[in-house]
Amino acid sequence: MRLHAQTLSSIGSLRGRLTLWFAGLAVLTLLCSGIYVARIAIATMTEAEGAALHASATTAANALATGLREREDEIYLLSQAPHFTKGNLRDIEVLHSLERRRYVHEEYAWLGVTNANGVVLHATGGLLVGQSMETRPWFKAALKGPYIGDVHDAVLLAKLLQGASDDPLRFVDFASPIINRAGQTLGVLGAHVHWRWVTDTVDAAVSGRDGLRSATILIVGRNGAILYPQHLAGGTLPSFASTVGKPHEIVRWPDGKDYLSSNVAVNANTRTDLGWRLVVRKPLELATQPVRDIQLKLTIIGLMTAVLFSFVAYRLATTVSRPIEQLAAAARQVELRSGTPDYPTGRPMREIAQLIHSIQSMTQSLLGKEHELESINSSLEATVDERTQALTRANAELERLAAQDGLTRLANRRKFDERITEAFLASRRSGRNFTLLVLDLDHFKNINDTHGHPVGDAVLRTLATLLTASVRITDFVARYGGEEFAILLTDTDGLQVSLSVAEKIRSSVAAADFPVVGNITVSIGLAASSATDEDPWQIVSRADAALYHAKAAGRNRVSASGDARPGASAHRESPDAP
Ligand SMILES: Nc1nc2c(ncn2[C@@H]2O[C@H](COP(=O)(O)OP(=O)(O)OP(=O)(O)O)[C@@H](O)[C@H]2O)c(=O)[nH]1
Repeated sequence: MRLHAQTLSSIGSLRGRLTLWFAGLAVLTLLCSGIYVARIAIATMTEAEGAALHASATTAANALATGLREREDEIYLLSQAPHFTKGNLRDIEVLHSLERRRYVHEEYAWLGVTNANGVVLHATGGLLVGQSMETRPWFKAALKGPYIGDVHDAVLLAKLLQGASDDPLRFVDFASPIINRAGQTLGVLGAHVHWRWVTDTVDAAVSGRDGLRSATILIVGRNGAILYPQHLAGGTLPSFASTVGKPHEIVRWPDGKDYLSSNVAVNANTRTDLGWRLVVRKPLELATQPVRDIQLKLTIIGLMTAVLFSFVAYRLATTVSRPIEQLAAAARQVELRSGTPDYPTGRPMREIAQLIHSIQSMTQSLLGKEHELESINSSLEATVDERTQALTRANAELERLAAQDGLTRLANRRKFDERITEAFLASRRSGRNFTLLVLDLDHFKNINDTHGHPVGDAVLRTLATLLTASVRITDFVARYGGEEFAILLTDTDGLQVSLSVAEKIRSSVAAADFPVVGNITVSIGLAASSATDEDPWQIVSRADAALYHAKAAGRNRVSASGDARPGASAHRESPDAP
């Protein structure tokens, strides 16, 4: 799997691609040129082989034509010899003449002379003497003139001449009329020539020819029937595309194989045209065998060259790709910010050197811009931090101001509302009560009127300080509005304790010496939380009512709401009230 991945990755690399391209191109070029050369070689070879076959066929055809013409002339001249034409065909000289011919030319199987009625008068070996040839084609044809009969199996002589060979005895007939000076036909001179003479003539004409190794020479009759060789005899010549002007061609024979074949007519110019043809054929695969041998060698050489090309291509690709790979690694180093990038050294190609130079410049410019950006970023972060802190401070101040009374620095009414709500909810959860004191300056209007508002303000500030100092740190003091203050006493166990605290406050105020105005007094309304309260405002309402009661009772006193229920009016004043 890992190997597979490595192979894929190396194919995907520039080096791999270049190697593949070079090697592929080499293989393709060699393949194309190999195929082209092979085609030309096959065509040339076929042409040369075909020409050799044609030359052999022509030579054989010419030799056969010459032989046939000589035999025809020989028989004709003999039939015109004086001892034949003088009138006495029974003359013993006639027989001697026949015997001499046969002795000199072994191809003659039989020579004989008939009278005008076809009865054999003389014959070599005395064969068939006295028998009638009246119905034999050669006799009938020769009455009209010199004649050559096509090859045929021996009929009358078959038994008389059959030798050791099993091959059927076959003859070609030659015959010529014997005509005296008066133009009278005296008889016929006939000769049976062994078919073997014909085939030997053909074979002898082409024997020893280099181009004919593995080739077969055939004699074909007028009707296309194969006459020779014996193992093909009886078969039919396949159709040639053209028998004229085309010395050779590739023909599919009845055995299903392709043969390079040459088909030549035997132009004997004899009085009887036998219409024979000579065909020489050679299996195509044997004809082109040398080319295929060369093709195999070319393929092996091509493959070896392709391997060599691939190696050279790999080396070339490595030379080209190495600086690019190093450059890619350097770019990766820049990307990952892993130290100083290692740029390719040495003497790379001009274009690659330019690329390296450009990437170096780009990297420097990029890193410079990045540093610039980083410093801008960090100063921006510092500014944002600073602003955030200022904002936080401003928010805190705003928060404080929103919850603080500007004059006395005590919690304001809004803050008071929050705290009494919290105290109310906590009391509900814990079941522990808290107490609310509502405190109002007595006759404050007079102070303002007599000493002016600034003095009134100073009184309010002093009172605030006094109130804060008079309660526990866990208690809560707020300016409720105007000259009215509210105090929340947490975890109060009973009304009595709360009343004592309120009384202590009241007496502290009454005993204090305020600047300019001297003594002042306050009235205090007190209400304790109750489990029956539905909201904190019910407690405020009871404390207000108690304050009203304290004012009404003469001021400078503490009045407590004894009943939390709405509509209840029972109030208790503190026992220390003046
Ligand atoms: N200087 C000053 N005066 C304030 C401030 N807030 C309210 N006052 C004054 O407090 C006075 C309250 O007057 P009143 O409501 O008549 O009450 P009082 O004069 O204290 O009379 P009783 O409460 O009935 O004893 C008014 O004159 C307001 O102007 C403040 O912040 N500063």
